[in-house]
Amino acid sequence: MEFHLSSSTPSGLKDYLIQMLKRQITYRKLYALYHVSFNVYKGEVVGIIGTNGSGKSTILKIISGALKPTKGKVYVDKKKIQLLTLGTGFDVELTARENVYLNGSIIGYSRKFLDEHYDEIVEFAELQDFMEEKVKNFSSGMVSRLGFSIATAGDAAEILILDEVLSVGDEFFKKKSLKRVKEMIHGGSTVLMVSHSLQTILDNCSKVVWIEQGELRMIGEPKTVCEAYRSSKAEGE
Ligand SMILES: Nc1ncnc2c1ncn2[C@@H]1O[C@H](COP(=O)(O)OP(=O)(O)OP(=O)(O)O)[C@@H](O)[C@H]1O
Repeated sequence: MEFHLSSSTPSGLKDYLIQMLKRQITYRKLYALYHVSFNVYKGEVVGIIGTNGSGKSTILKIISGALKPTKGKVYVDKKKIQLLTLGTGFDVELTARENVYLNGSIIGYSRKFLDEHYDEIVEFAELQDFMEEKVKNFSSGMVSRLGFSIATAGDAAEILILDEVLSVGDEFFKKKSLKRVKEMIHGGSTVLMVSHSLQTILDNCSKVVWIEQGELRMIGEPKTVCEAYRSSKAEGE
């Protein structure tokens, strides 16, 4: 997966357009993923680990179809996928109620589904008294609680993709959300999850993929891969 990063720093959209028309914008290539290949079998719970910027979210986005790879192929039935990621698709100028519908429709829920699950979403997020407030007045914890609650409404799909959804809100909400995710994970879905918590990976996964700087470092049994990852970090690699 190749990204093109702009090397110039325009002061705004107008400046950007002027620089673009004058062909003053230069780009550098960034290989976010390079020659990464692995299989996920039905019923497996696969954890993806790696340091910040190693390419974990990019893999999940490619698999779920949110990003098209510049090279390579993903063989998956996209209709069966549910991608759970937090914080995308919120408009802070809208109320929490409006964001349930906005964010929900971006995730792929129908209006009917959201009408039917609205109360349950609000109740789980414990935001009953705040739904007519603009989201810009919410704390970050409140935003992620709402995001988590929307993302996990309804039944889990056959293929579940979780991007760091296990560290949401305060201690109490964390416990509650972990319980819900565990039910989803162990309810028979095939799961791909990214987490920085090795304990969460060890507790839940049957296989682990370690990505470092866009390349596949190791794949295999959780304990072996997590230990290798830990010791590489301890050695200050
Ligand atoms: N849309 C994009 N445009 C340009 N570069 C991107 C884009 N998305 C990701 N990148 C870059 O690709 C690399 C991998 O990013 P990615 O978000 O996949 O990492 P990650 O392993 O999920 O990181 P983290 O643990 O911090 O969440 C990073 O260098 C990032 O800056």
